Formats: sequence, structure tokens, C-alpha cells
Amino acid sequence: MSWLYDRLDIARERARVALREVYARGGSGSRQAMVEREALASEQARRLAQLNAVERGLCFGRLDAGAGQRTYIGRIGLRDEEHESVLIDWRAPAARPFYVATAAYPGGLLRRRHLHLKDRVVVGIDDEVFDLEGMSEGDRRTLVGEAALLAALRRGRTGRMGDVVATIQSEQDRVIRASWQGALVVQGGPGTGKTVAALHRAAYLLYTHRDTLERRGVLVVGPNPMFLRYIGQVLPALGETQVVMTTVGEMFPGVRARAAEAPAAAVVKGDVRMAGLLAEALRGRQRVPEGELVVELDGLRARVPHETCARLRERARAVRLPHNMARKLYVTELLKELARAEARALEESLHIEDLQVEGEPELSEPLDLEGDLDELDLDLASRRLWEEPVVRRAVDGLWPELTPQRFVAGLLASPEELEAAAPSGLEWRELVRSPGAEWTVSDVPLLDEAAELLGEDDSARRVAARLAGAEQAEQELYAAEVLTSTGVAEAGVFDRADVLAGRHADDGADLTTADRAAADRGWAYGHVIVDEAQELSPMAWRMVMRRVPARSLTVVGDLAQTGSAAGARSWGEVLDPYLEGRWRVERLEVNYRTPVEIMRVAADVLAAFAPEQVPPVSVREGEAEPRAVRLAAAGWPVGLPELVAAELAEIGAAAGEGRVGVVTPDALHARVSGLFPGGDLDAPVAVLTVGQAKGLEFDAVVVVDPAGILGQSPMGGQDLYVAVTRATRRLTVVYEGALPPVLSRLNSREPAENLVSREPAEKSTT
Ligand SMILES: Nc1ncnc2c1ncn2[C@@H]1O[C@H](COP(=O)(O)OP(=O)(O)OP(=O)(O)O)[C@@H](O)[C@H]1O
Repeated sequence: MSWLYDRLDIARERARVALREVYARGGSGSRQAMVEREALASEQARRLAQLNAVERGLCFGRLDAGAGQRTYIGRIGLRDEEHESVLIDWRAPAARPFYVATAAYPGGLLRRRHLHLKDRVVVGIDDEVFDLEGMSEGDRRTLVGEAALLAALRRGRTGRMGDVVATIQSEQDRVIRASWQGALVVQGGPGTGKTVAALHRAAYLLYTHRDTLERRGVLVVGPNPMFLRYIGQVLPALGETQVVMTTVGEMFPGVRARAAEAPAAAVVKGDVRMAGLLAEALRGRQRVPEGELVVELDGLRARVPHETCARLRERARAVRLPHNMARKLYVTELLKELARAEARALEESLHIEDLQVEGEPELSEPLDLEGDLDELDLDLASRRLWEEPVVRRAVDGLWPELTPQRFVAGLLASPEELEAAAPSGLEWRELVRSPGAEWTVSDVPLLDEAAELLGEDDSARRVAARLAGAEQAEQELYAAEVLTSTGVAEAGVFDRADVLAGRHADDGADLTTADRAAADRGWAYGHVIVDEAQELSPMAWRMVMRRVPARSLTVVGDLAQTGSAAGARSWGEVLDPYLEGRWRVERLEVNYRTPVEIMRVAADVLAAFAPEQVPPVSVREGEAEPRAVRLAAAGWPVGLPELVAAELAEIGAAAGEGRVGVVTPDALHARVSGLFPGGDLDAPVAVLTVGQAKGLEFDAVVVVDPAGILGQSPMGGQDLYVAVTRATRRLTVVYEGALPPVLSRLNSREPAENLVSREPAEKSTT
């Protein structure tokens, strides 16, 4: 393999030299030249980062066809001095046979070889022979075989997800290379490789549609920050660094929602009718005074009649602009009315006799100060009035300028406003919270919705700026293509290419697409991948869909693992409102993670709580029967550290391999974490709630207090299913009292001597 690494070193050196040359050109010149230089530099820097990221396992496959033809497959493509391809990028069409050839359909291949490298040296080889007859005598002698997939699955876990580029299975390959138009739903049970396939899909799409997706970016939405850390290394290892990863709780710039939400409140906040409630509540903030509007100005009482205020409000609403933008119109009109009212007040305060100057002809006309005001006067008077704090206060009382945070926090703290705005049947009482409460994940879609209603983002400004720019034509062309190719125009979601183009507008070349996109709430991504998508509420979907007007999505999830009471029950229910049938489902049915013995336990749980769902089929046998261990009740969970230490020894953690995951109900998490200080993903032992463990895996899993998990929410059954399917090798369930009947398959053992608390038995509270 050293010759391939030589090519890699040469490519790196070239990229380094090119980057140096770009910078050596200096920073002077026109704006155009600077923009070009930045673009070139960022392209070279990206290339260098990509070349650096593929060091480990650069090449992992070889395809042998007739007449000695050999093709090497690797993480990126490389060429020799003659520009001949020496390594094929795994995403290129020429690499596809590596993933799809089978004994029945070899597609002209004689052999598929998997190569295992360590420090640039081949340390293992697996061969799959498709045509022994076709192979030369010499080649036959070189055959080596152990199924590459099973070897990969047996490896100890590191606490981080790795890529599977060398062993992608053909049903996963279908997912990875599926068309990027419309939405692709990847439905599959635990461990079927949904996440890993989705990440490889991101890399594949960026490779195949680089031009478009580099400008628009790809967004990956995961269930929690822990999960993002877990998968964080996969894309760089595949040579892709230009992807934004986030969670629902972080999708509103400036807010990092972490606080937990009561299930009942999460259901209401996730209900799509919340969009109507917010809109109605905002209308409620556009007020008309009970009687006339009275503003005290230098001893004068300017009075605007109730009907005039009502008329102004209707006119401002009629323009159908977001609240803060319509406010500008409202303020302009109201200030003019106040100017007139001020003139009227002045008129009333003066008596014609007072204005009579001695010796001048007698004034007979009644005063008409208001009638005398022309547009210029009104303008000047408006400006003057706008500087008056009393006027500002009056305007704010009628049509306040609001931030999403202020509006939503105020609304959730006001039972009166909630009641007035809630549609009938919506349990608005669940929403009430104290004014200073922390933001929860379920609040974030509400903030995003509020931002749309308020118009706090700067999309209008960007559209206007772009209209003047030369780039507009190109943007519109792209937008028009998107509109026709996706059918979004017919659906009436975005029917104006210039609006869509405005959403796609670029703001400069000095930041990467990923940087700019991550900071911009109004950014429109080229493709969005949602993992653990079953957890998103309808309101969260509205927020996600705003980020992808072209409706190009990969939706990854398992309806059997829905843990959120506000989550999905069917994909049609989630996607039809946005895609009207332009989505399709691919199913992954083989479980690469959980051995057969553990999956039998999981299947019992699934049958009890979601009998309509079919568990996936495990690909391998395990090394140990899953077990249940009853720990003595007193001081619960005394004995756990010893049990976990024994598990660590079983999986060979002493040799630096393998991880134990301890999964607890929410209520026990703090207490159990205290028993294992410093435990996070990189430590040998991680203590997690079910929500945190979602999507993760460990060599050995210890599920603590299954009854607590079952009872902690209406989706407790699904939570227990998630908990027991995190193990790649060993599963232990520890409980106090009685084992829940749904786990009766597990051999309940009497407490082992070293695990029993010697304290008197009494039931503890968890
Ligand atoms: N083709 C493959 N080759 C090697 N390992 C694989 C392959 N497919 C999946 N795996 C491994 O199987 C495990 C489960 O994959 P992944 O986490 O993507 O599953 P999932 O369907 O997202 O599971 P869950 O629903 O539980 O989150 C991972 O360790 C992954 O690396």
C-alpha cells in the first residue's frame, strides 16, 4: 500500500504549496480579486483537510475483474503523474460494484477483497470469490477469508461511532446512493445502520452534487449533543468537513435549550395548533385602546379616537407583513394621527381673541390648525413626536416591537393571554410557566415560529440586496430549477423564485458555507438529514422544513423507538403536510449491533408496547446470555459499582478496548452518575438517561431499574426497548423488588454475595 500513501503525500504537498501561493499573492487588489483569493484559499484548505483526514485506512478494497484488471477503492480518489486513476473514491460510480456485487450477480467480478491497514501497512485481508474458475492459479493461492463484516462488528467499541465505508451492505448502499430529490425515509429497527448509512449518504451527496451542496450546505439534526459528539468523527473520516450538525434544542441562534420538559407540556408545545395559538396571541398584542388614545404632550391632551386606532390597526394588518415590519407602517400612521390630534388640542386650547393682534384686521375665520397641516408638516411633527418618551410608551402599548424570546416568554407566563389565544381543545394550562424559566427543547420550535411571525430575521433585506446584485439571475435560475424539479411550486409553499433565491443568497466569501449557515436562522440548506426523526414534534418539523425549502431530506428513524410523547406515530402524518406524497421509505431490516440473544429480550418488550412493529433480525450470535440481577433494596443501587467492574473485566476493558454503558431512568441519573465520576463517552463507563443513550452503543450495557424506565413517561415501553438494544455484546438488567413481567425471559438470579447490601432491607425512593 505504500505506493498509494506516496500518492497521498504528494497530493498533500501540492495542496500545501497551492495554499501558500494563494496567500503569497497578498491582500491588496480589488474586492473582486480578494473574494477570488479567499475562495481559492478556502478550496485548497478544504482539500488539505480532506487529505489529512483520510490517513487511517486510506484504501480498504480491491476489485479483481478478468484479464488481471484491478481497481482499488478508498476514502478519496487519487491519480498518478499520468493522471490515471490509482484509487477510486468510494462514492464514485466505479466503486459501486464493491458494495453491490453478490455471488448471484457478480457483475463481471472475480473477487472482492477487503484490506485492513494499520499505520500504512496491510494487517488483514478478506476475500470473497465470485468466480473461482475465472481466477488464475497464482491468484487462487492468494485467497484469504474471514467475513470482513463480522470482523468489523466484533471489534471493541471506542465510545465514538466509526465509519463503515469498507463494509457497507447492499441494502445500505441503496439508501446512501438514493436520489436527493424529495424525502427519503430510512426506517429500521435498532442497530440496522440507519445513522451510519445516513452519514455516508451525506458524504455521498456532497461528493456527487458538490457544486450545489457546497454553496447551500448540508444540515444534520441529531437527538442531543451527546449523540452529535458520538457521530462527530464519521464525516471528517470520510473526507467531509462541510456539514453543520445540530440538535432541535440548538436550532434557534442564541438559545441552547437543555432543560427537560414534562411530557404533558411537550405534547401541547409540539402540537401543530401552537402555530395558530402564537399567531393569535401576537394579534392580541396589536391592541386598540378601550376608548380614545390620550397622550399628554406639554400640557396638551392629544386624543386619537378609538375608531381611528382600530382603522390604523386594520390597515397595518392588511399588508400581511410580519409583526415588527408592519409595526413600522403602523407607527408612521399613528404618529401622523397624533400630530393631527396635537394640532386639534392646540386649536381647542387657543381662543381666536387670544390671537387677535391690536391694529390688525379682525380675525373672523375659525382656527383650523389641523386642516392647515400638509404632508411636510406631518412628517416633521411625526419626527418630533417620535422623540417623546410618552409617545413611544403609547405606541409600545398598542403595537410593541418584540423579540421572539420576549414574546414567547411573556406569553407562556400569562394564563390570560394563553387562554385568549388557544384554540378550543388545546390544553393551554400545560403551557403556563414562570417568567424566568429556562428554555426547553420544546420551546425552540416556538421561538422559531415566533421569529417568522415577528419577522426578526433579515431575509427581506437580503432579498432586496440581492435583487440589485448580478448574482440574482443565477440564484433565480437555480431556484426555478428547484421549484420545478421538486414540485414545490405546485404545492404552493414557495412559488416565487426570487423569494427562494433570496433565502439562498450568499453574504461573502470569507466564511465557509457551514459557518455562515450555522449562524443564520434563515439559511436554506441544500439537504437536511434528520436522525432519530421519530422524536420530532409537528412544531419541530415546521422549523426543520423552513431550513430546507427545496424539500430535499433524509429522514432517519424508528417508529418503535419513539420516546417523546409529542413524537411521530407514522411517517405520512409527519411528511404529507410538506411533501404531499413526494417521499418514499427504504427499510433496513438487519441488526448489526445487537446479538440474537439480546434481541429476543428486546422483541418481548416491543411485542408488549408496540405489537405492530417488527424487530430487526440480528446478524450474529452473542457471547453471553443477557441476565437480570436483583440488587438488595436498601441503599439502592448499592452493588452497582462492583457489577460494572465485573462487566468491564468481561469485555477486556483492561486492555483499553470496549465501553460499558449504564442506562438509568431520569430520576436515578444523578445518583448513579455519582458512583462513576468522570464518566462520559470517552471513559470506560458512561452513565446515561435513555434520552441520552438514544442512537449510542456499548460493548456491555447495564440497564438500571427497568420499572423506573417503564414508569417515567407514557412512552416508557419504547424507552425500555431503546435501553436494552444499546449493547453489542452483553446486557445486564439490575432491579430491586420484582422484575417487570415483560423481562421475564431474563434469568433472574438471586443477589450474588458481593452485590448484596448488608443494610436492613427497606424500600428506598428513587
Ligand atoms: N455495513 C456495516 N459494516 C459494519 N458495521 C456496521 C454496518 N452497518 C452498521 N454497522 C454497525 O452497526 C451499529 C449500529 O449502527 P447505527 O448506529 O447506524 O444503527 P441505527 O439503525 O442508527 O441504530 P439506532 O436506531 O439504535 O440508533 C454501528 O456500530 C455500526 O457501525
